[in-house]
Amino acid sequence: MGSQQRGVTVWFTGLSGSGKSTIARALEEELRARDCQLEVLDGDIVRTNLTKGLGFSKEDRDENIRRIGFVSHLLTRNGVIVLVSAISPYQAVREEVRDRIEDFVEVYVSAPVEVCEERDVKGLYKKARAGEIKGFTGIDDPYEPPTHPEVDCRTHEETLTESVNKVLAKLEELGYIQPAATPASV
Ligand SMILES: Nc1ncnc2c1ncn2[C@@H]1O[C@H](COP(=O)(O)OS(=O)(=O)O)[C@@H](OP(=O)(O)O)[C@H]1O
Ligand SMILES: Nc1ncnc2c1ncn2[C@@H]1O[C@H](COP(=O)(O)OP(=O)(O)O)[C@@H](O)[C@H]1O
Repeated sequence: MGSQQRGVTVWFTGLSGSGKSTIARALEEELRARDCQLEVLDGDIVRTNLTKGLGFSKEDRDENIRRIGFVSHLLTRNGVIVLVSAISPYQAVREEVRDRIEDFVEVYVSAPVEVCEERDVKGLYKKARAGEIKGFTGIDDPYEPPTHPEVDCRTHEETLTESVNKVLAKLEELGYIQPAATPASV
């Protein structure tokens, strides 16, 4: 695709353990196979670099999201596909970022908290329940679901391949990528 590619920010929002990073990683692989130019901004990596020092208060989370949004905006307008994974629990700042980025696709990764807690990928829900982590999203901190996401990945009832294909289909429908000869089978 090279210089012809249109940039877009694909913003994954959802609870910890909902599947944001897993879907983004699989999507990255699929898009690289299609020679797309892309960058991945994953919550954990961003928080050890771009937003190091920020915590999990509402103010700090909003600041985290604004900075990620700023970088995404710069990349997107230069033709890059940006895959962002961040809990981004607050609707208002998500809308702020969406308004700033012309090409923006919001993916709600919508597994219920019970399922995320059951998965407990990083053992953090256990710590939150034990009171070792305070203000954990979904346990004792809010998550405001998106009202109009472009894609809803219901990872508690669909496979990773189905989730990835939903996002790919939306990107194709909106003209950001060309349809592949064969659908992804990650
Ligand atoms: N209090 C609290 N609440 C939620 N999450 C917490 C918390 N403390 C640490 N963690 C870990 O930080 C990851 C979430 O960081 P994000 O940058 O995505 O969060 S936010 O968008 O700024 O709300 C999140 O990673 P993911 O599991 O990948 O979502 C957690 O591992
Ligand atoms: N359809 C699906 N999409 C993504 N992840 C899924 C799906 N079904 C089950 N999972 C599992 O859910 C977990 C999600 O973890 P992770 O991607 O780290 O979440 P997050 O980045 O949102 O914190 C992984 O263990 C993954 O294998």
